[in-house]
Amino acid sequence: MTWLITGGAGYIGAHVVRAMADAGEKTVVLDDVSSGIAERLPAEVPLVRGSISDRTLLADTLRDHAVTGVVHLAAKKQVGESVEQPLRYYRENVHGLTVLLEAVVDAGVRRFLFSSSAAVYGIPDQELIAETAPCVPINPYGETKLAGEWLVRAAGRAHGIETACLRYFNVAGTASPELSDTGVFNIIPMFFDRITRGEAPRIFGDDYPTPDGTCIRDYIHVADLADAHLAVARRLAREQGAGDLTVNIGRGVGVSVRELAELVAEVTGFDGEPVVRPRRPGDAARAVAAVDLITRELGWTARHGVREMVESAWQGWRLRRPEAC
Ligand SMILES: O=c1ccn([C@@H]2O[C@H](COP(=O)(O)OP(=O)(O)O[C@H]3O[C@H](CO)[C@@H](O)[C@H](O)[C@H]3O)[C@@H](O)[C@H]2O)c(=O)[nH]1
Repeated sequence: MTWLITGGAGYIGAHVVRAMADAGEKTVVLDDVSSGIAERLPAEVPLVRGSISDRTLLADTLRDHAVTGVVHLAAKKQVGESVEQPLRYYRENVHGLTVLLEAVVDAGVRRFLFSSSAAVYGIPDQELIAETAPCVPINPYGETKLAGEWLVRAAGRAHGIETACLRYFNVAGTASPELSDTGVFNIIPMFFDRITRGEAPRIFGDDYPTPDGTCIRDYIHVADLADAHLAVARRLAREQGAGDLTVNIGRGVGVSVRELAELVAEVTGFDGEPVVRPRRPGDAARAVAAVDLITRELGWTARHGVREMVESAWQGWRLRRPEAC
């Protein structure tokens, strides 16, 4: 197999590239480096710079590198931005995927792994969200991920492609400091950002129907997530005619915002108290994965806990902003 990893220079993508390359899989990366960083890639992995919407580049890349499988991660991923710029999200995440799938079909590629999101569930009403839960996304980002799943499965059925859709829960941490997330869009980097600027981290709402009143999420270490990609890619490579595999990628363990704030304070040495702010619109009280399916299908389970996520993320943060820490 030779795997094309789109978005492979991004935070999650680079971890997937590293895990697959370390395991001996042949990989090539397609990334427009708009938010990705070329230096995240191992020297032996070729980087093709460009967009998934560039038909000619796609056809050339699939042919020149004799690609036999695709791991598709290139996408826009900020919920708030997707509300402000829905057309851009549909263009990049849905139209871009259509172009990529057409190129995949034309090139005769028969393995396709799609990076989806727990955002497809919207506001879940299950204690542990099974893959069979209703998909009712509440923002354009989640809509584009759900539409993406439909596209991938339909193309798979029609063209005999083995497909998998991985629904990531809350991804955090880093396998090594230089691969860390450079964005400040999720809770852990947002807490670090406040603390290193000498401000108290903010808790968005403490009146939710949860034990401590703050939102509960299922945090998954990016290194575990990358291992899950490797396991799924290998499974796709072995299969013929098995159809689609759609699975949650999480730990099945809920952690509250307040618990996370305490852990972040401990790791960073912050000795103040977080401040409570009003609820953020669109936040579910609880979103925790049921993980029986991936465990049963692949024997995969997460190995890293939330402390390792915070500690590794803090190392990455300090590497990038030594002056602030
Ligand atoms: O400074 C902060 C930042 C966040 N939160 C809370 O922390 C929780 C997690 O927030 P965040 O890290 O922004 O993640 P989610 O809103 O859960 O969304 C993430 O996880 C989803 C999958 O579960 C993905 O679809 C999204 O792309 C990804 O941003 C939420 O309850 C937030 O209200 C705070 O209280 N204070």
